[in-house]
Amino acid sequence: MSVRLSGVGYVHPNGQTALQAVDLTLAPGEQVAIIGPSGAGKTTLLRLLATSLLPSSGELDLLNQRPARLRGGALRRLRSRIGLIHQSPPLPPRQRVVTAVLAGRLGQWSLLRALVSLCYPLDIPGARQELARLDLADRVFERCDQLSGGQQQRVGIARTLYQRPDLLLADEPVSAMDPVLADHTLSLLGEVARERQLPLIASLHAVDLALKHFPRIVGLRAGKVLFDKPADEVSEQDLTALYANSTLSAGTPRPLSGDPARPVRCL
Ligand SMILES: Nc1ncnc2c1ncn2[C@@H]1O[C@H](COP(=O)(O)OP(=O)(O)OP(=O)(O)O)[C@@H](O)[C@H]1O
Repeated sequence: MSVRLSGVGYVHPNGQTALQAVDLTLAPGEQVAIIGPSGAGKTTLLRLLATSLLPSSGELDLLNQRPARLRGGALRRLRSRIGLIHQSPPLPPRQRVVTAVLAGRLGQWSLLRALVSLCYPLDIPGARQELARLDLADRVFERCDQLSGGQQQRVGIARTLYQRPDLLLADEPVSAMDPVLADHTLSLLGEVARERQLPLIASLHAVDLALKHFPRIVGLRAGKVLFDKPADEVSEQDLTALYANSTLSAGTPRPLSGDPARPVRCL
């Protein structure tokens, strides 16, 4: 299995419980969307999968390794095989787009090669190829702070694809994009994951995009898995239960209209 969480819990240092007894298994090439209300634990789950956090309880196996047992170089090698697409990619403002994309492989290069690449981009064609897939081939030498939020998000995606990870994670990867670009970008991520047989796990607030682009949907609420099922079996009842909000006075709008028990289909 590429990813296996068994009874995983996480408590933040301030005592806030973010995840409780989460079980999740992904085979190579499997694509899963994580959906759920604000504060459900989606980002915390992705940070555990990216090994920037370690579980407070339970067991987490990634790419046949257990991060909690790794230290130093072994942990760095595992991290270099995991690609995380951030909602707001950490791009140094004055850095050129080409350098930002090539930084995707810094963890795999020798220190000397990494330092040289920061000053003199060593693989401009490689960076241009990933940017072209995201319709940004003409921005290779622009500064990151001269791009829009959606363009910066696509540079972050190009960087993660250039990294050539064995596990692809994405935290709200299209939140700053217009609907057409968001649709195109999620199609691209799905294609890349299929071509390279990568497991892909993405958190999304846009339920319609999740249902359209991902064959499997995990609904997370208050740190627990409420459902884990094929996209074409997710019903409006599932979504209403997932997003129910007792504190909003206007009541909870149903995310999509129609028969509550009927599976929700996206065209
Ligand atoms: N650094 C932190 N320190 C303490 N508590 C945190 C921290 N980050 C998140 N939390 C808490 O953990 C819980 C899960 O947060 P998380 O960010 O994982 O949710 P989310 O589903 O990604 O939310 P959103 O959709 O709003 O981004 C929340 O209760 C949140 O307040």
